[in-house]
Amino acid sequence: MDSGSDTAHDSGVKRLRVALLGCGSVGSQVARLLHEQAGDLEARVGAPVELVGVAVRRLDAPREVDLPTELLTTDAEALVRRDDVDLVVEVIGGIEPARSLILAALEHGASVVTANKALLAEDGSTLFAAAEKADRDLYYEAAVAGAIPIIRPLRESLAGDRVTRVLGIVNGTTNFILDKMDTTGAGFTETLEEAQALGYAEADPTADIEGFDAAAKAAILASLAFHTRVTAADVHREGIVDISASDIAGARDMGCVVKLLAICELVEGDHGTAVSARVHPAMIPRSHPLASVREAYNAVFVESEAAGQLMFYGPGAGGAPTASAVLGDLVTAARNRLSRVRGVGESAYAQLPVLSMGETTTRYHVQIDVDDRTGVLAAVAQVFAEHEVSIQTVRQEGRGVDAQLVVVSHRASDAALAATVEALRAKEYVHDVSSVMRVEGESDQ
Ligand SMILES: NC(=O)c1ccc[n+]([C@@H]2O[C@H](COP(=O)([O-])OP(=O)(O)OC[C@H]3O[C@@H](n4cnc5c(N)ncnc54)[C@H](O)[C@@H]3O)[C@@H](O)[C@H]2O)c1
Ligand SMILES: N[C@@H](CCO)C(=O)O
Ligand code: NA
Repeated sequence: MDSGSDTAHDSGVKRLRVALLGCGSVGSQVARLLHEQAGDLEARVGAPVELVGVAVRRLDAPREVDLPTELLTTDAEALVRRDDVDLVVEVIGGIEPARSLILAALEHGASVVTANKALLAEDGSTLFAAAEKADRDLYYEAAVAGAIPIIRPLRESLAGDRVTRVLGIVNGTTNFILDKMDTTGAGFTETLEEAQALGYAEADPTADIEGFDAAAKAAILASLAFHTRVTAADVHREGIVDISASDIAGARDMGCVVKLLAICELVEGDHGTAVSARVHPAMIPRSHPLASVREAYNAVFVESEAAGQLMFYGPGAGGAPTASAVLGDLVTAARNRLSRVRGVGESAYAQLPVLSMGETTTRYHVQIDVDDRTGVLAAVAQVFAEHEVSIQTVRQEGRGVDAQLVVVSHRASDAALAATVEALRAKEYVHDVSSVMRVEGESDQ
């Protein structure tokens, strides 16, 4: 291994040396692209970009890419501390050892590119502070919505605008499941099994179907969009495990589709500006641009004061698409090293409070099974009124001895709606509140 003096640590920079941490789905594609596109990368960066080491867990593990054995090491700690490493790509995932490795890389003068949404959403501030102190870049386009450029547009292209809302379909696995449930009428469990058989959902799909993956991405998007600090713990999270075929059918009757949305909003209230960040299933009208996002695709819909509505769409996962985003960051970080500059760091100056879910307002679609007798509709309406939840529409379907009421509310707080549902459940004329779903993406909010 050549460890000559012509690295970016020295004055006469001639090449950029990359250490890759992790060689799984994403890492193997990063290694492949670095090799296959070496000529173009050199032309675009202005110097060769060379892979000088790859940290793996097992030297003899089967890999999607052929790598010279002398590049492989199981000692990631030693690799990030090497003096001849200018850029470190972290695609191991998880909190530790990824965090310690990124911090060590920055301390030793490397710029870092990571795809690690879980780490950024849990402890991004520690990483950004370390990057600031080391005067190095920390880039993470791959962490949200894979190949789709969304981090850079929020951080740079929209830096002069005021973003007010970000609505994202940022988890491919859950979008695939909900889309299949919508098109086939099947239930959640059988659709999850199909997603697993096709390789979309992991053997342990918890992070996807319980909304943890989307919540980490929501934290990152809200922080960037509103120039504040939002962590995964600040994000209200509900997954899709309780979504039934009847919820999907109810949405269809309303001209809507159910999506797992990451919703980040700037909220103007009596006490000033705050942020709402949440992940939950919601109905959106079939006419909304996000409704047309099918299968495992992702999309992020951004609303800002001057630009209006923007939509970013594409593959949100997969080794090669995610590696594309990593390489884009790598090229920028490499150019910055050559020019001896640093890109934009964390922008969290606004320091906005994050609203609790109870304080968040939206519209609701509520299905209530009731006795089919005189006065019940009026009594149900009264319960909504007592909790200051205003009804926009109500539809009744007789079903023999009982009836189903479908109520759509105007915007109300989550706390008021929860209290309404609790009160309804206690009424002797209510058999069941069979579905409660939030409604998003309509102009009458
Ligand atoms: N796969 C995707 O579609 C996708 C999309 C966006 C972001 N990401 C993110 O990219 C990162 C990597 O994801 P992946 O899908 O490639 O995961 P993966 O499990 O396929 O790869 C991770 C690799 O890291 C290796 N590893 C674990 N600990 C290590 C250590 N201490 N030293 C060296 N290697 C170690 C594992 O053996 C594995 O090969 C994660 O942060 C993930 O959230 C993945
Ligand atoms: N499991 C994630 C991968 C991308 O982060 C998804 O399904 O979208
Ligand atoms: Na992205």
